[in-house]
Amino acid sequence: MNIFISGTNTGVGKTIISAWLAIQLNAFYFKPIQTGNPTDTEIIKSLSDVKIYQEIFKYENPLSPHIAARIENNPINISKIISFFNSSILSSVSKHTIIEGAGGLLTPINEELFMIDLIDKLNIPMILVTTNELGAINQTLLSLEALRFRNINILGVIINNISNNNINNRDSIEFYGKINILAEFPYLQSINKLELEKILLTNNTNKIFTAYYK
Ligand SMILES: Nc1ncnc2c1ncn2[C@@H]1O[C@H](COP(=O)(O)OP(=O)(O)OP(=O)(O)O)[C@@H](O)[C@H]1O
Ligand SMILES: C[C@H](N)[C@H](N)CCCCCC(=O)O
Ligand SMILES: [Mg+2]
Repeated sequence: MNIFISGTNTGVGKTIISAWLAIQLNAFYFKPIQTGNPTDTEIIKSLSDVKIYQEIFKYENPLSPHIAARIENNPINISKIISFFNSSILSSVSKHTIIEGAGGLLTPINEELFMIDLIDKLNIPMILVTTNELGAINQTLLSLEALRFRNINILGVIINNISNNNINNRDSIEFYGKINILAEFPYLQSINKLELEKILLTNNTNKIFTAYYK
């Protein structure tokens, strides 16, 4: 099963959640578009032994992909990602691949396309990562609207307690978003392979994969 991990914003924990899912599912990891250093791929390598596909577009500038591509004179051609996906990932024997986006859904890729269009063209289901921060209810509901407008298959939302605060957005996101909360991921004092291995997949997350194999 190939799953796209996107988020309500940059810095919400897409990479940490991707590392966790890849470890628990023994999945491959793929970050097609990377800006800035350290790269998410390097972070995944430091947190796990999962197999990794090389980025297709990688930029030094820690900026929006459309700007980093312009500055570094390497425009993003989405068909390069799609053909790599179809030739390598779709035909791979691996059970699962976790594909992480850059930034949020309407983060621009070039003058025509956004990150959400990459999900649409890859035609794979996605998981939306949000947080337990003030403001995340609005960001999550807006992201869900954008995804539903394009009929993208949303497997559910993972709420990442990135700030270790006592705000809990679960009930509001579930009620107003009419969406499956797959997991509430805890704040981690230290982030390493052992800590990620200890956090087992929730029933709601497991259900996705058992349903897939029916
Ligand atoms: N559950 C958590 N507990 C503690 N720290 C966290 C947690 N989730 C994420 N972080 C920290 O928050 C920061 C952002 O996380 P991460 O890099 O996963 O975000 P991202 O959405 O992948 O960002 P980008 O858009 O750059 O890919 C990192 O420093 C990460 O270690
Ligand atoms: C540099 C950062 N860590 C991410 N790789 C890219 C975030 C781009 C966000 C663009 C935007 O939507 O404002
Ligand atoms: Mg990331």
